Amino acid sequence: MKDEFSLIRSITPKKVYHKELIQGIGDDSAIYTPIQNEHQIVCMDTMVEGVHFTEQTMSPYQIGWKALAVNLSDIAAMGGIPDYYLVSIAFSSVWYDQINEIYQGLADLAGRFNIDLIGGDTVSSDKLTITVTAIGHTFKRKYFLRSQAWPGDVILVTGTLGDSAAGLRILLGQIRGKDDEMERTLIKSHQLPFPLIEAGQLMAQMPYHSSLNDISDGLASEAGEIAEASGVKLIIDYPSLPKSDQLIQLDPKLQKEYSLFGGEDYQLLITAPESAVLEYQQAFKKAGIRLTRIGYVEEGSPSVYLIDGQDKAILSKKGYNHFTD
Ligand SMILES: Nc1ncnc2c1ncn2[C@@H]1O[C@H](COP(=O)(O)OP(=O)(O)OP(=O)(O)O)[C@@H](O)[C@H]1O
Ligand SMILES: Cc1ncc(C[n+]2csc(CCOP(=O)(O)O)c2C)c(N)n1
Ligand SMILES: [Mg+2]
Ligand SMILES: [Mg+2]
Ligand SMILES: [Mg+2]
Repeated sequence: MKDEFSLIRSITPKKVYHKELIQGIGDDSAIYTPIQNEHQIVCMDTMVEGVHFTEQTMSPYQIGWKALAVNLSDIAAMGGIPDYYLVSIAFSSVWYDQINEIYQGLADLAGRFNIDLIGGDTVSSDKLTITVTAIGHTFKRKYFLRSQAWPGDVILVTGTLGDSAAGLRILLGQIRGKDDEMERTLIKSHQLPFPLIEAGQLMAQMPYHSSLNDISDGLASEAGEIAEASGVKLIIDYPSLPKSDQLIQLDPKLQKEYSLFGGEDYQLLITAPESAVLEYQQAFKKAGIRLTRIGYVEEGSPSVYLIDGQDKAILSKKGYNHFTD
């Protein structure tokens, strides 16, 4: 029988990672003892059926995984370590039997970082909507803000750009890859992004200022956020953007569209002083995380410029926007 309370029992984790957790799921609120001398980090992101996924683009397991991944990516973008998460889920009864798979996706990613599901909410609704709140911490003053980019800094980015957008277009039947293997790789980056907690942690262990943003709405948009928050001009060199072996097999126009404006890459956009670059590069290389230099920061009114060969032009803050897309 479909029932709210038995569903909550079925999704309650059997394992607890944090000894500081006094009560997780099962009371009016969760309660835990925060660790002293640390900053707490809290963020929340929502995924909605028809907007962030459809039955065609994501399985229930992947919906769960990605709903947590995008939040852990925001913790990574502060240089933080995730500890706990809460899940609010709204769905109609057609989804009832798939909710456990969604929670399996959540639990599998949570298990990679030893984070506890400590609460949430369950309601009925027409469209499946899943909201995750993630809670984490950083050590004293070891965090990174969008507002910490300074003239003379270098711009770096992790991983490769544009793969998720390409994967989405393949899933929607709008483009085709050269072969199945290529399609599978791009599709996987769309469905199962892996949050770069480790990258943020590596940076937090070093003594340099940096600004950080995770790329949810596209490189152009996230670079614009850093420019605005820091009051600086960002210059990005298009030919140096890191692209996967799969993406470069697509039409160059699509490569450009996806890598600059596509979004959902959940890579980290970093600015750092020149003196930090070598150490960052060495640490990231050791961790197997690709890190590419893509530009620099200049004094000037908040803006982003794109250099592409002989051309240099303002890069509009185009990207994913819920009320214009
Ligand atoms: N409805 C809201 N009420 C209060 N604060 C909000 C609301 N929506 C967003 N914010 C806040 O606005 C800021 C920017 O949010 P935004 O969602 O753009 O960032 P993000 O989560 O990094 O990006 P994305 O959602 O694309 O992954 C954050 O501080 C966020 O907490
Ligand atoms: C079916 C389908 N159509 C379009 C998209 C593209 N999309 C949706 S939200 C978003 C930005 C990140 O979301 P948010 O800003 O809410 O964190 C992007 C690029 C998709 N994922 N699925
Ligand atoms: Mg958000
Ligand atoms: Mg973010
Ligand atoms: Mg967004």
